Amino acid sequence: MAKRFNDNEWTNKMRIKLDVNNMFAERVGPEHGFTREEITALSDKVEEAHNNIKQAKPGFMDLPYEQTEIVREIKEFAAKKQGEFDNFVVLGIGGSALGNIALQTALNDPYYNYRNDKRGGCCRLFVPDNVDPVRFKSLLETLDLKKTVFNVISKSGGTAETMSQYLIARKAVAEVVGEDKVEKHFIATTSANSGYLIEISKREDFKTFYIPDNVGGRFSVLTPVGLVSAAFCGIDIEELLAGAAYMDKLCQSSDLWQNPAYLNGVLQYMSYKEGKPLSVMMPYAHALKDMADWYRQLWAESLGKEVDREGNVINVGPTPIKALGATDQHSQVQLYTEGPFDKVITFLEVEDYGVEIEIPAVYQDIQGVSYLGGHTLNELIRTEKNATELALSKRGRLNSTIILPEVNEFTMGQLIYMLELQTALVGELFNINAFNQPGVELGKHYTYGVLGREGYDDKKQEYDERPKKDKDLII
Ligand SMILES: O=P(O)(O)OC[C@H]1O[C@](O)(CO)[C@@H](O)[C@@H]1O
Repeated sequence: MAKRFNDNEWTNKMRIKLDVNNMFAERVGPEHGFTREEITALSDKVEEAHNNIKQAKPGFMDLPYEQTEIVREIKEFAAKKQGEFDNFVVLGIGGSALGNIALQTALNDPYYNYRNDKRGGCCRLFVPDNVDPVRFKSLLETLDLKKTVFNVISKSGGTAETMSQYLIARKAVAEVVGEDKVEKHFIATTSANSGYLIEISKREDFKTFYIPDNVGGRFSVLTPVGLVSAAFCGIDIEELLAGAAYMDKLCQSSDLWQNPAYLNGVLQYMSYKEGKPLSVMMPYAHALKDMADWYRQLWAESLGKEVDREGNVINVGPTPIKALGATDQHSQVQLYTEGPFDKVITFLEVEDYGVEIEIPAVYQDIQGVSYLGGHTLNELIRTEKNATELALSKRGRLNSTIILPEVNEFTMGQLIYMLELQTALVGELFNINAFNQPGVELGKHYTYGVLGREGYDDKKQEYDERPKKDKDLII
């Protein structure tokens, strides 16, 4: 059967779009918005950034094209396991978890039965993404471990949270299925060349998938990190990658006016430079709620940096904030509309939700309620988004919208790729390394020191000698 992404008409219909009208001075006022000329003035910088990106070619840019073999392997593996398992658990954290969750919420949420019926995946997905003891214990006690497969995901192969989850899960599984069958219940997804997880997976004879060395955790959702769980849950991983490839095609130009990832990136960069360090992502679709969470890591770890490429201390980085429409209209929008002019908002909008619900027309004599009758929830959420956008713009608040024709694998692939490329571009504009995360290390090292990992004794000492808590300051 021909894949939908091979159908040009469908593909064009499913193109995601970027609306930047409300970033312009004429909409939000000259003190806050930008003119075309001001934006165009960054063209040379963007051209240079574009050339740098092309030259460095970060690993995520190859993913839409270079995974034919791996996709085949994942699909075959998932098909072979069909019927064997009911539950698929991802053991991982950060970039090894958030993409799985985002895809799941978007494409496979248990709420969306009407949609899942059409997908044929065998498993429900669970991603604890933490080491909270209550949640993890509940998970292991709730699931039928005989019908559960775990994907242990760690690029570095040694993250304390992930390895602890694995050690606990392995013990629990062994107790239920017996030592000799443990191997069937675990998959490892890690770097082929380094870390302890690869060593363990060889020793245990686990099925193993690899994360390319040049793809960092937060850019890895379109590697086996996200693809294996997706395939087990019935998500069409080829269409995800086709969506990413399509967006790559849309982002070939170095002209920022022709390239959605660059245009959005430039506007985010300019907003930051103009005193708006807070960057809110606000989807108006529950399905995209966890995309904002995934994006938060992508944006924060990539762009929050102490030094530029020359080693100058610049302490740069926009702070990403997640919100959800319409829910957060009743929690955050007061602040966004009247608080400090320190934010730029990216809305995610969905044109076709796939279902429509009419609001019943009752209580005709109570006008304050009866006006809703005959409208749909779809109209309501769309109107709320437009109204919030208008209210923000009227108050001089910068905002743009990424429009998804519908939430499906193809549009999700586009969105993921666009945001990744946008991140790479903004990293270039800040002249920083967007692909490392040195700032996360110190806290980890104290933990290692305290828990007795070899080589971190000095960190234990530093931890033990930390300033004592002043009791007067605990009230
Ligand atoms: O996949 P790993 O190596 O276990 O890392 C998990 C996460 O930890 C970090 O290294 C630091 O938080 C993230 O960049 C990464 O996504």
